[in-house]
Amino acid sequence: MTQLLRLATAGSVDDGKSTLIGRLLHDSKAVLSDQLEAVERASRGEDGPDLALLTDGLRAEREQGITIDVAHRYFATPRRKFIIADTPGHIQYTRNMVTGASTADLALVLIDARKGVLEQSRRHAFLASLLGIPHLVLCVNKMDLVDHSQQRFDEIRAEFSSFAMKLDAPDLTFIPVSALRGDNIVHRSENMPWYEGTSLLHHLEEVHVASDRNLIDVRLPVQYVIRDGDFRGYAGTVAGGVLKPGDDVVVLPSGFTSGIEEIWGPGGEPEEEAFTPQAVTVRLTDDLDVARGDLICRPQNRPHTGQDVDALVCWLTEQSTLEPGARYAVQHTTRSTRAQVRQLDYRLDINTLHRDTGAKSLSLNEIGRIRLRTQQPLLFDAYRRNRTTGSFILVDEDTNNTVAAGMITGPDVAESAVTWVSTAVRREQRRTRGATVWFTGLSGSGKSSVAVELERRLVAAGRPAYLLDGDNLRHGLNADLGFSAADRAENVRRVGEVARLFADAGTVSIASLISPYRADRERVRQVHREAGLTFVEIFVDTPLETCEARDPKGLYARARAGEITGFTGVDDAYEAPRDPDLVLRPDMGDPGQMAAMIVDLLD
Ligand SMILES: Nc1ncnc2c1ncn2[C@@H]1O[C@H](COP(=O)(O)OS(=O)(=O)O)[C@@H](OP(=O)(O)O)[C@H]1O
Ligand SMILES: Nc1ncnc2c1ncn2[C@@H]1O[C@H](COP(=O)(O)OP(=O)(O)O)[C@@H](O)[C@H]1O
Repeated sequence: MTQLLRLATAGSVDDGKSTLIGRLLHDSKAVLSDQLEAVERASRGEDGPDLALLTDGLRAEREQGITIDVAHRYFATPRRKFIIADTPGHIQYTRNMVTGASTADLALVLIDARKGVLEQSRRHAFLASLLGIPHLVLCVNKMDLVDHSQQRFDEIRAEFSSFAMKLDAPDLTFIPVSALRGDNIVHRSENMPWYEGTSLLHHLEEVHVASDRNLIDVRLPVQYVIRDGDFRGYAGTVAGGVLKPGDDVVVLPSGFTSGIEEIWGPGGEPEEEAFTPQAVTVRLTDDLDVARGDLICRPQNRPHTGQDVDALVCWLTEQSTLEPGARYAVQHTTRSTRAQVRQLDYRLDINTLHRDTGAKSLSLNEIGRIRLRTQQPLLFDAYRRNRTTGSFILVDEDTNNTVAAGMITGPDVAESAVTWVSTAVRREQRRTRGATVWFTGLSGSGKSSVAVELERRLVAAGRPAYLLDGDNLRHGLNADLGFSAADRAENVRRVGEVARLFADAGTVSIASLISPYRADRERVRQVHREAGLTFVEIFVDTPLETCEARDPKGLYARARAGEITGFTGVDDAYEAPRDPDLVLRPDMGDPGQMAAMIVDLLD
């Protein structure tokens, strides 16, 4: 099945955005269609529901009286279909990006290689992160005008990366390009042999977006109730999770439980399962009173229900400003109600990320955090968790114009008595899965060499990884420890705890310690098991003779000479693992090959 990638582009005319898009379309010989209907026809049965969702979304916006200055273009390569939301770089960028890019999988930001990182580049990246767009590609354009200089590219990358650290930065990729000349757009450029990455198109075709979808929390906001004789079906677009016939469900807000009897796809065909963002109709096993605006979910996994929400809003109109006390109609999923802005907590300066807590109002393009009280309870998730059930729009009831787009940060804690614990980030909400890879073996066995290679490879593949090297940690965290049995046990315990935290945070922690005692290592494994985290023990089984012959630090010689006592393998024990996940022996290859085996193991 060809997957659809929605991408949003941002940049000003001068950055060469139109040239870039033109080049992408032209060089890829992509099938281009300006008419949505044509694409819909072409993709029926594949990504039909996706496109239906998109058109629905646009229609809703139009009905709300928003004129979106966003051009949508559709193209396809044999590997993927693409929808580009081209948001212009002029003054209404914020509004356009918020309305045009909120469903994007990937945002493309252009930087002119001569000008470097401008305020605008930062603004766009910030908006992309605010909108929860999971992938960000920085195209450093006009490389031909800076002599294809690697140094210039590296400078820009370093500057941007340090800014991006302040963001909830999505997956960042930098590509040096010349849109005008076609360098690195569709084909790898021969003018920049130093660049080891892929071309822009190749990246767009390959970037992994399926796992960005929330397949955990089942959310089906009911859009229509279909009645036909005895038949009663509930139609809507799946906003999260996977639904299957036979699943227990609960309908909110009534709280009645039932089961899924049948699921139909958009063309009336029965479905074995449905997931976001498919448009489906479901029939329940019981005859319940379900209405538009209700939500179907699993009994054990419900959204927040409440009238008080905290949200970041972007103000979208010149006609008025947002002020505390004002009342609006709020549209949230398939539900409409009224709401009052109770408080403006701060206005966010999107250039500096400074929060102005003294702000009294928000005007066009401004973003701020508000507290909202709704007349009817909303059934919502935080936007970070679910971009559908976590967003809403505010409509001015006099003009019927959309005045704000909102992203829910969570329930208003002060008002709703819901504690933070319940909204705290759970592991499955993080973009990456962590794990711990634990190397054990004699000094000089090759632990660090393989660990360094492993870290390099994982990071290059876009997987967060961090090397916890015994030697290095003994300079800081464990500077107070020596090599007695008790100190080694404490050394291993501390590093084990740190590794667990990194793994919990979504990083692959790579621990490289002699860790000579079995019981100490087992405790670390246990700590991971209790936390539900993957723990992989790698035994670097290099014979003592080989380690001693290598003796990179001259420590074996000193131990033999009696200058060091209690040296592992000489006069202190090394207890080999009984059941390691992988054993590495010197004849199995160089550190790079060994690291590759571990990558396979992790996959
Ligand atoms: N007595 C004694 N025994 C073993 N190793 C010694 C000793 N004294 C110093 N060193 C150096 O310390 C490094 C081992 O540190 P670790 O933190 O990995 O050791 S342990 O797991 O706590 O035993 C080890 O580094 P590697 O060669 O990288 O393993 C040695 O360089
Ligand atoms: N797979 C391997 N094949 C051959 N030599 C290796 C291999 N792995 C490591 N070495 C060499 O062994 C020495 C010690 O490796 P190092 O990674 O520092 O070990 P440790 O971390 O276990 O103390 C280094 O000089 C390194 O070049």
